[in-house]
Amino acid sequence: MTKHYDLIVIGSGTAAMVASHRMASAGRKVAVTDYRPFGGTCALRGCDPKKMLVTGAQVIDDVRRMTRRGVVAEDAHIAWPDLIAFKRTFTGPVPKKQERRYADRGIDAYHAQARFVGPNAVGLDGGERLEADHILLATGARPAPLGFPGEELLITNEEFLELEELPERIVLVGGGYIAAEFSHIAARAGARVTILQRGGRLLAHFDPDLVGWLMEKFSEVGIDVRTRTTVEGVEKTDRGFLVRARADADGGQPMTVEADLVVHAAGRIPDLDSLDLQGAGVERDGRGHLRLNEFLQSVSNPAVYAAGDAAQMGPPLTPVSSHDAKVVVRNILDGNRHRPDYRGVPSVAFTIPPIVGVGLSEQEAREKGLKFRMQSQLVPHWYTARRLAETVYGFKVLVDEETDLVIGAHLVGPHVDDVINLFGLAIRHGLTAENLKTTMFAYPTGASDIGYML
Ligand SMILES: Cc1cc2nc3c(=O)[nH]c(=O)nc-3n(C[C@H](O)[C@H](O)[C@H](O)COP(=O)(O)OP(=O)(O)OC[C@H]3O[C@@H](n4cnc5c(N)ncnc54)[C@H](O)[C@@H]3O)c2cc1C
Ligand SMILES: NC(=O)c1ccc[n+]([C@@H]2O[C@H](COP(=O)([O-])OP(=O)(O)OC[C@H]3O[C@@H](n4cnc5c(N)ncnc54)[C@H](O)[C@@H]3O)[C@@H](O)[C@H]2O)c1
Repeated sequence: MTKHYDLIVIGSGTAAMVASHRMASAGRKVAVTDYRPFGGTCALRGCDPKKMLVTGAQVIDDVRRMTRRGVVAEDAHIAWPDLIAFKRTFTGPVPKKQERRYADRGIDAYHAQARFVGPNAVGLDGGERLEADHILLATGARPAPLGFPGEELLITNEEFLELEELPERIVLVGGGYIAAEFSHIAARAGARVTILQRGGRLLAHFDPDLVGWLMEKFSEVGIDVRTRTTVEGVEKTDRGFLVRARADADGGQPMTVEADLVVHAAGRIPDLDSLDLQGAGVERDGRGHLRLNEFLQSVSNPAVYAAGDAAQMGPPLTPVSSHDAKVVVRNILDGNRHRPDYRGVPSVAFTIPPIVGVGLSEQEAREKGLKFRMQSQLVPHWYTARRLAETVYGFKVLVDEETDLVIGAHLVGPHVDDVINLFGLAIRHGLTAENLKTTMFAYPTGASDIGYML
């Protein structure tokens, strides 16, 4: 028997949860399905568990900086299994809690993989068939295929965050968010970490000058960073793994690194291949991304919308998944009238200390031909850094010359993962540099430095 819904949501991550609850609150009949435990990437395999591990790594860093400055904690170290157990105190209960919340709201929740069996219909791998007026693709992203021999030997973020023991030698393939964050955790937990990054620098999404300043922290904890180095294969050996790469910096010389564990940190792509989109008339572009209109709706099947990492209309970050889901629900309920607004989405890489950015980069502002003033400085001598004995603290802030609007902010150092939200607020809601300068921020906090950055 086919069940009929107003909305079927495929996935149970942030986008799915927000959309399904909002639709149910509007009195609509909703089904949600996921073949993995309910909760999605952020809560179970990404942001939240990762940051719980960062908590442990941060303590080790605090101890290191404060040793001989009044703190004696000679044997401070990470007991990895206990840190993972701590992480599970959060992640463990998530699926059941979500299941209960779906039941409380009258949302039918299925544990199954979905694929299209018609323009408005999905089949579940248990054999059930569901139909709906609308179907939301909230399937998230998956690690990009790497196309080199031995790629199946790599573990992903999901397995890294579940490791019962942390091996001694770890290679991270790629040099973006995941490599930066996992390397800072693993190095402080005692592993010897190598990052093999194809690009010319780490953290391509962040300001190059600030990334340059942050590199001091990578070397301080012994992370071996090799840029312009492309991994071309991984082999199993009797002592672990042999990672084969080509180092452009050395004229394309082949090189090898031995490891006990090799981790995929080389990008993620929308998770769409198993959905049989073609049969439902849902078109994709040459990159394999969904072809969506400005309302997050499929251009070729009006019953289908997408949100979050599956849509990749905005940056693949949790707040964007939530925002997209709200936009989609409003479009379904009111008719297509709402467009996503990605102004002022802050982004953080949770290294220690963190690096952040929001709004335009210096390069983007120049390419747009904007007239702007820019303040940029490395300021470890400022009080915020000194009281923490932190040697990396810096900023780059861009302000439009004519309007005095803040157009971009990039920070590295302690507390910047919170401070960046104030710059996000300014950018999203059109606050001027003068507005920020004349705000009274509690002192001494990270935010109380903002006035000096403008
Ligand atoms: C290691 C890591 C750390 C991250 N840290 C941060 C961070 O600190 N801050 C931040 O903002 N963002 C972070 N992100 C990104 C963030 O996690 C994602 O942007 C966000 O979780 C995407 O949410 P979503 O709802 O779009 O998809 P997801 O949460 O990925 O949910 C998609 C779900 O769909 C399911 N699914 C897929 N196909 C099917 C199918 N055919 N049938 C049924 N179910 C299906 C999947 O099993 C999955 O559970 C991180 C990502 C990773 C990988
Ligand atoms: N704090 C956060 O917000 C956070 C944290 C983790 C992940 N994420 C999300 O997850 C996504 C995926 O993260 P990621 O770190 O995997 O990707 P990324 O896009 O940040 O970086 C991937 C890097 O891997 C490199 N690469 C690709 N193939 C390679 C190869 N064969 N050899 C060497 N280098 C190679 C690329 O040059 C690129 O710089 C991010 O785009 C981000 O949106 C966010």
